[in-house]
Amino acid sequence: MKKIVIIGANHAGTAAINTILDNYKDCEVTVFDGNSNISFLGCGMALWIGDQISGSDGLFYSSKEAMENKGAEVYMETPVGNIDFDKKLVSATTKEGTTVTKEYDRLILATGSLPIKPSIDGMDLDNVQFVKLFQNAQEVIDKLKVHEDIKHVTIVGAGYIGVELAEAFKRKGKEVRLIDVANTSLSGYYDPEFTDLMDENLRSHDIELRYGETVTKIEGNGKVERVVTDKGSYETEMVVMAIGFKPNNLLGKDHLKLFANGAYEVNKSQMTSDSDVYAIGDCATVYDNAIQDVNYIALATNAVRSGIVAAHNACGTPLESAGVQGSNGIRIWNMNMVSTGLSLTKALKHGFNAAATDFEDLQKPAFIEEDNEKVKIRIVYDLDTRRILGAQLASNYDISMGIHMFSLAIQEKLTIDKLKLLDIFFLPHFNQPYNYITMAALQAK
Ligand SMILES: Cc1cc2nc3c(=O)[nH]c(=O)nc-3n(C[C@H](O)[C@H](O)[C@H](O)COP(=O)(O)OP(=O)(O)OC[C@H]3O[C@@H](n4cnc5c(N)ncnc54)[C@H](O)[C@@H]3O)c2cc1C
Ligand SMILES: NC(=O)c1ccc[n+]([C@@H]2O[C@H](COP(=O)([O-])OP(=O)(O)OC[C@H]3O[C@@H](n4cnc5c(N)ncnc54)[C@H](O)[C@@H]3O)[C@@H](O)[C@H]2O)c1
Repeated sequence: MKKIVIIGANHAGTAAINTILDNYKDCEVTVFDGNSNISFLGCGMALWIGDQISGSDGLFYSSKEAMENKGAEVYMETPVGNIDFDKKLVSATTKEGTTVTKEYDRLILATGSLPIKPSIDGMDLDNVQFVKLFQNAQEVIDKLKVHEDIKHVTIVGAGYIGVELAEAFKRKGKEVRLIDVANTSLSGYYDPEFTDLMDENLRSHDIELRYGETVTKIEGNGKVERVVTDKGSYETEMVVMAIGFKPNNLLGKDHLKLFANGAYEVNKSQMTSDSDVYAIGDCATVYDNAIQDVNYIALATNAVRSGIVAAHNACGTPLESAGVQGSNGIRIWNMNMVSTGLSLTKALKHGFNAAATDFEDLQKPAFIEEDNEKVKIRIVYDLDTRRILGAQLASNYDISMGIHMFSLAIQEKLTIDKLKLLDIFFLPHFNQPYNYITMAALQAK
């Protein structure tokens, strides 16, 4: 029996565990997780806080029991404290204080990421919240229920989590302020032509936007009373920190090769610099097809795919990841935005001789008078190689499926010219004969 130990049983770990248990009967699987729950979908946190779903039950898709039923030995609330990589031993302490030591043939690290905590004064005040775990969301919801005096919430970080939570707190009837060091929301994913639309959307729902400001301290008397930035001081009763994640590399940082931000560097088989150790999900790097190099992109989708790849390799079936494009999407009130690959801003920063081609039109012919919304598209490409580097779409219409084609285009190194005469079907219920993808591609220089 091959002994496989998996540390971390959230999205990446769960995908690896299920892949092994479903496909390889000759493996002995031991799982450790420091938390009390498995597979919490953080993407549902804003929906839960904003009362758009009835509760948190549907936000889990696996459990200790489900894994045990398939044959795994699962230790919950049992953080691994040490790995002896030479002797191939993992040691963890259970909630009751017992030490469990397990030997492995192959180890899969799925320890995820931790929220970035700025070192500023006031972080330990009451009502300074982080939003990563199920327990974090539960705490926010409980506080809003119990403390009716929390009328104003300040969110630091206008990335994906911050923007989604701004809507959620507004739906809860709170006054909301969003602070970011960047000059727009979602600056890591979209160009200003798109983020301007989102910011207009946020402003029109009375979200106070404070961009280009850095929080220097949080003040209060036991609990939060105000946030102070390099440009002003603002009264508030709750501060939510959402300024990104850092890879959780505590267990392997002194043994394994690390990427610039500390993530475990892996090859396309998810193998680390130690050939018996794999790393998956938010604690590991990805191969980014847009820049054609190793990168760090923390997404649940990457976590799941990397878990499947590592599981097969750890069990002896060679399988390589196709790489990723960082495809992502967001819906705030009725506005949908999706992107993949590089924005023009990012492409230029990466040194590409990049250009963008834009088009805006109705989704369907103008004679369709109902359920027909404007769509804005940008395709980013390399003027030297003609390779498609990224795409962005925005609309009140659900254009989410459109981005997958661009994801594949980037993965397969397609040129912008190949898109120009692509066979795209037409039916007035869906789109236009001169549809915006064709039109944007035809206009490329
Ligand atoms: C609010 C929010 C919304 C999000 N929305 C989306 C979305 O819409 N789409 C999307 O693609 N992504 C989204 N993400 C990102 C996504 O949740 C992460 O990319 C994903 O959780 C990564 O999964 P993971 O299993 O690699 O790591 P994690 O989810 O971080 O899990 C790591 C696990 O390892 C365990 N662990 C860590 N150290 C130890 C140890 N020493 N011993 C034992 N166990 C340990 C932890 O307890 C945890 O269970 C969101 C994240 C948040 C917080
Ligand atoms: N819809 C989705 O796909 C979705 C939803 C939520 C989260 N996620 C993923 O989860 C991860 C974490 O999300 P996130 O929103 O925390 O990260 P993020 O990278 O999306 O956003 C972080 C934001 O914080 C800002 N920032 C950084 N340091 C700051 C500081 N000191 N003060 C003020 N602002 C600061 C950045 O400019 C950025 O806008 C990301 O990888 C994200 O893609 C995805």
